[in-house]
Amino acid sequence: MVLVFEAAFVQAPEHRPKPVVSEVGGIPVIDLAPIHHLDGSLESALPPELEDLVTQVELACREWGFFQVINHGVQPGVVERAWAAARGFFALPPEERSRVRRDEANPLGYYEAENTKNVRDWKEVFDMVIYEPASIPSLAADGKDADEPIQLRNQWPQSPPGFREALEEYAKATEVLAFKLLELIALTLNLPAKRLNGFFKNQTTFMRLNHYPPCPSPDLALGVGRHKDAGALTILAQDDVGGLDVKSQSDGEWVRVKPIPNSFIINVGDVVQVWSNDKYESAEHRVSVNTTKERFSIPFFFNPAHYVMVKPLEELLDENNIARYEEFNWGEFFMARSNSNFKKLDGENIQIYHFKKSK
Ligand SMILES: O=C(O)CCC(=O)C(=O)O
Ligand SMILES: [Fe+2]
Repeated sequence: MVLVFEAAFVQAPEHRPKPVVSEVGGIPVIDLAPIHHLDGSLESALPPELEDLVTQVELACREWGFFQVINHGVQPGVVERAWAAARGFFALPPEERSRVRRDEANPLGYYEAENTKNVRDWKEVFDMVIYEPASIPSLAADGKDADEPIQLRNQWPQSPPGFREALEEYAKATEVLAFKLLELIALTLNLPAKRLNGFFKNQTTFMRLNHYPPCPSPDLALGVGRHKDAGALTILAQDDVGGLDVKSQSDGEWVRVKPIPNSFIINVGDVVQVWSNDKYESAEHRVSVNTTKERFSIPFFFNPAHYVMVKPLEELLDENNIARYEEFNWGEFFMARSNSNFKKLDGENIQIYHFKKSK
């Protein structure tokens, strides 16, 4: 057993999960079929079914920051092969997984000791970038000054067979969906469909395999502690066990996201929150675990290039909607977040509200 329960996993009393979390009236389910009538390009005059889709996405982003999608165009076989790769990898003997373990120099590969907000998560992960090498700023020892970017490469295990191929195939198919969702989001902001695409040239997108083993104390620990995703969009596949809880923006209650076969869960991250100048909020979420069933999930974190300066989009601003954030560099923000997950820090880790302008 790789994870052994100890004090480091125990959440503060106010953050521990309650035994039952509501699934009713949960996040919206959106049928993406209209997108595929359009040869991949979403341009000015929208057919009515697409108008309707844009309205649904806008509402979901405003009310939840989260939604599920069906008819998303990623073939079931591609997703199946990714699940098989994930199951096969986490079934390897611990010594084999450790051969591709992440360290200070390379944040990619296997890791079983991640913290979220300085409390350990009950999970193991495997991280990979979808474009290699990924160029990311390096942090100086004090965690502040970025100098020349470093070039990150994936660490591939020797087994299970076909692991790399399955994940690369999944990444490719999911990236197509990511761009479609990005174009939809642009349309919901009354912008040209491709307005945001340029930020994703030299993207720092990465994909993660999450494995949550059964946990002896699911009342005290979490698979992932409460957090917001830092990037633009997340596309998440979850298996049929369930455990993802989203904080409702209307009443602050935690709501469990019901597993739906052949669907993905989409959420807007901090970058979209800033671009939209708070029209959309990056919702807090967490993962609850249980005593009997292991759970797997695969998030795809769609992230801009490291050099992108993130700030509210000019076209959305006027005297009634003034910029609420100072601009910040995506790569530095991302690395600061990622480092705080790798190692327990003394202080609070960086969040977008640190860039909020004072009123
Ligand atoms: O496993 C899940 O359902 C969500 C994981 C998550 O929120 C994350 O890895 O950022
Ligand atoms: Fe997340």
